[in-house]
Amino acid sequence: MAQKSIEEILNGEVILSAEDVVIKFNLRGQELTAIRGASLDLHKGESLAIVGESGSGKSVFTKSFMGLLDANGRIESGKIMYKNQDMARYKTEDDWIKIRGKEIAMVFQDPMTSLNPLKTVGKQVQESIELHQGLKGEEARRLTIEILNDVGITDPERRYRQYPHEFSGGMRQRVVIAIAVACNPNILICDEPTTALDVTIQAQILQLLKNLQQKYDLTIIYITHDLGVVANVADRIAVMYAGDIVELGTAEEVFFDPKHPYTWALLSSLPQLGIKGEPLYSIKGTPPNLFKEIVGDAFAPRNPRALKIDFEQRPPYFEVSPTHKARTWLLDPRAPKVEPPLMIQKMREKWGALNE
Ligand SMILES: Nc1ncnc2c1ncn2[C@@H]1O[C@H](COP(=O)(O)OP(=O)(O)OP(=O)(O)O)[C@@H](O)[C@H]1O
Repeated sequence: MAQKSIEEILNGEVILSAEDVVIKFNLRGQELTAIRGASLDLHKGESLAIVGESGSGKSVFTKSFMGLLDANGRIESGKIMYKNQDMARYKTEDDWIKIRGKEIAMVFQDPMTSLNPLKTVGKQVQESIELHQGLKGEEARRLTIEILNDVGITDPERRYRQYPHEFSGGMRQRVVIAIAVACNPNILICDEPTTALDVTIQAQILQLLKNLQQKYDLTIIYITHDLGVVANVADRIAVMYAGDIVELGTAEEVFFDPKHPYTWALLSSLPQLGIKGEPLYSIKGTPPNLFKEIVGDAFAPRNPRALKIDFEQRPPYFEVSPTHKARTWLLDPRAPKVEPPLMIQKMREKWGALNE
């Protein structure tokens, strides 16, 4: 299958659509709003990265696509449309059983928490095939070996009979990916899939996911706090801050023409782009208290370029291009012209030099 261009993907089918999703948690009698009206259209066949600092809501938002919110959490309002059904209205485990794994699967950061230490690796992949693809016995075993091979596990016949502790960290993550793929899902959510791995292995796992996406016709969501990790694999990037998507665009747009001051800050703190000998840029201040109502642009108190209105009214989305939008008053035609930091202006040169 020939690889589709980003234009073709964005003109194609929307496979999942989240609209104005609000998610709250009850914590010791108090209410915390983790997701504050986030919207996202996921296009079939794309790789979308959701980036943002710890606590910005990346995991909570995507877990709500699978009914995996903790028991003290709930979707307060909004829609999550998948195959003409609003999953935000699902109430019972029976509803979610039809979705989880089969339609939407997830790969977590630490493979050991997803694997059963007492069962052979082959058995765990095979169970997934038997449950979701209805195959049995020798047929299921054959497909297991094929999938183990597809995820880059050499000598799969022998490895089939081994236990998770006999695998390295990177190989275990391949097994977890094999289990997810064995369910034959449409959407694969990868939550920091490479954070626990060293840099070379990280790159291999990302390349593997890219290859599997083609072969298994997957739509992939990558969740990461590190923009640098997904630069080469994501078609689009959604930047999350304090429970909302503040900027969304193609990877090229977000890297080379970012508009939200939070995106500028995230990009400026990329270690790859630091200047030798100078301390790495770090975003000053702390994210807002989610127990309190947020007025205006949630990033304003940490934004040295904030305008008065940023403290008063939540910005709407301003369209930068048909594929690029950002929630910042800086894009309002009445706003004074504010240039991004010099580092951001020089991003293209710097990134080019790095990838030469
Ligand atoms: N069960 C829960 N009870 C209360 N608050 C929660 C619960 N789960 C998540 N939260 C809060 O929701 C917010 C968003 O958390 P989330 O895990 O989605 O962030 P994240 O961007 O994925 O961060 P990380 O990269 O650290 O996982 C955080 O403030 C978090 O403390």
